[in-house]
Amino acid sequence: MCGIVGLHLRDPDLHPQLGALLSGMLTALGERGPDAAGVAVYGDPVWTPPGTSCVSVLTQRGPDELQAAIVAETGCEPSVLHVGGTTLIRAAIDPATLRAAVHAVAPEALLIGFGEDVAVLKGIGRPADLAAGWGLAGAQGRQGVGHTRMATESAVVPEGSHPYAVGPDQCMVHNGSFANHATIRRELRARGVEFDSENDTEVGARFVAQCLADGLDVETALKELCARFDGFYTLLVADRDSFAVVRDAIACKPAVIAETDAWVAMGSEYRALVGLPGIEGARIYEPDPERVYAWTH
Ligand SMILES: NC(=O)CC[C@H](N)C(=O)O
Repeated sequence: MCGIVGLHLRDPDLHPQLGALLSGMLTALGERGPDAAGVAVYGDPVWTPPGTSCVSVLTQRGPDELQAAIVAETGCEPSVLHVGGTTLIRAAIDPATLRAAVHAVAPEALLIGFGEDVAVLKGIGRPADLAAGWGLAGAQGRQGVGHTRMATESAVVPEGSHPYAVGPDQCMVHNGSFANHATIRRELRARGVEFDSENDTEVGARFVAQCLADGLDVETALKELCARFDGFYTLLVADRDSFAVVRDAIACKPAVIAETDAWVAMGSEYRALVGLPGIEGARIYEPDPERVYAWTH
């Protein structure tokens, strides 16, 4: 199983409702993924204030210790916020520099996302409990992606939770299992790519991040993924500007897309979408196999 949800808002009037809508979508698919859950929220003014970068981490360290260490490392004063079990470190420096500083001062911390615009929150446990702990229903923003996990390819540990957000402002969630992820992991390792987990989805996310870093657009990157990866997958991939869905050639993992003038939404099952405003007038369809569906702001 595993459940995927995503909501890309076209109508800015809906931005204040993003978290409430995403929370409803995520919890609707709670029993598809009772092991763990995670979200990537783009554009929340509290979690990712404009003019700052944000690094999302799982760490035992307290905010004062992190704050002091990052000031010493960068000379720049960060603001550190605990959101459920995730720590968000925000500072007015570029995302790569902030990410490197966090890694330098807390090398044991698990970095689960970074960018100018995205907060990534993840944990293990029941999705509804995790969403409540994050206060997800109060979040705002332009788009959000969520995942409820039933583990297939790696243990139920925090680093096995989705989304995998391994490139700037990027994230990937996955329902299915990649059959040849060990082979592609070896190829990426030979190119110097490092991994945080044994999870198959992380390999897909790092593959796409490499393609984007090489200059491909998200559509071409996902076509490359379809050409290289064997197995079963429905994937939802987002970055600052885009929101994209793709399924494998057999398309046995469920997926439903709904679109109105106000939003584009995707869920593993229709019941994740049923509470969205205007769903009764939406264009609703199942994505075709190996066709990349992408939307931009
Ligand atoms: N049930 C699933 O779709 C699992 C997704 C992925 N293979 C994981 O283990 O995290």
